[in-house]
Amino acid sequence: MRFVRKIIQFIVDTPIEKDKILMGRYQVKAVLGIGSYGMVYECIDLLNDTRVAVKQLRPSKRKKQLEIDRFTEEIHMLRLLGNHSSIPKLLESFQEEGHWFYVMEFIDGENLESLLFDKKLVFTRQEALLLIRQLVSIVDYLHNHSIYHGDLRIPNILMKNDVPVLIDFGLACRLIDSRKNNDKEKSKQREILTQDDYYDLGDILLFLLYSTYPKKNRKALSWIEELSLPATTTNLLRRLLGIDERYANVEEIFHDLDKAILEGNVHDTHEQILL
Ligand SMILES: Nc1ncnc2c1ncn2[C@@H]1O[C@H](COP(=O)(O)OP(=O)(O)OP(=O)(O)O)[C@@H](O)[C@H]1O
Repeated sequence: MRFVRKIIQFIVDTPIEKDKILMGRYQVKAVLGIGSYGMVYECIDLLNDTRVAVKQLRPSKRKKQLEIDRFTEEIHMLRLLGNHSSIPKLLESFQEEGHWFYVMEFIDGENLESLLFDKKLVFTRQEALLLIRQLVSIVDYLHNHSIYHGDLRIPNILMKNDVPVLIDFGLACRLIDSRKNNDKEKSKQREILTQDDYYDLGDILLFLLYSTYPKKNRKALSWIEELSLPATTTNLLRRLLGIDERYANVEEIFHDLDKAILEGNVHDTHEQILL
């Protein structure tokens, strides 16, 4: 039964054909990605001849209220986040022939996952820490809007001219002030969501740091043994990942990050002299 459902879903979820025009203005040029609940297309906005990205709720989910709610909440969050250079700008949303879409700024960049694994891009420790610093600041912007990304992963970070852009707010969550929850419950929830995003930043940092690690002779060692990092970077990672006392706020992260960036500097120079 599940197999039959999958086949039907596969047929229903065929992407829109190339050159089709949506809303009389967005001409589909390519499929950028097909995720678990959305499909993203590169389109040309015929009104002003610019590239845009159009996300469609998977056709197989378009009648499920829960999925529609999630999709409209994603749109709402992008609208709230508005004008940040590291978040795609929401341009409009619409329904056509019973399908749900939103249009956003097209980010002409490549995601961190393909840069690391296909292009084999290497980040020095300091470059890795500086990139994480940029990401922490974006995440702080989200949290200040009571929005928690919930899915900070290397495929969801597009690099455009060395600047990271955060995409895919499909699993993001917004904490709304409601009378249903009391203050204690709300702050507990806030704490959990914040720590989840901090943990993911630690995980991304590990991916970046491993880019310089030689893959040969890899034994089953922990990242602490494999990477042999300066103490400040290890401390930062241990706290982001919740191995040691978790960070209470973003200022504490910035404090440790800046220390690690400086120590990285001294360490790298020392290594260069030794070479
Ligand atoms: N604004 C954008 N500009 C350019 N490319 C984009 C943009 N948004 C998304 N993409 C591309 O489309 C792909 C799919 O986007 P996204 O992750 O938002 O879709 P999704 O359907 O929610 O995926 P998943 O189900 O995996 O979360 C991305 O990996 C990225 O390559």
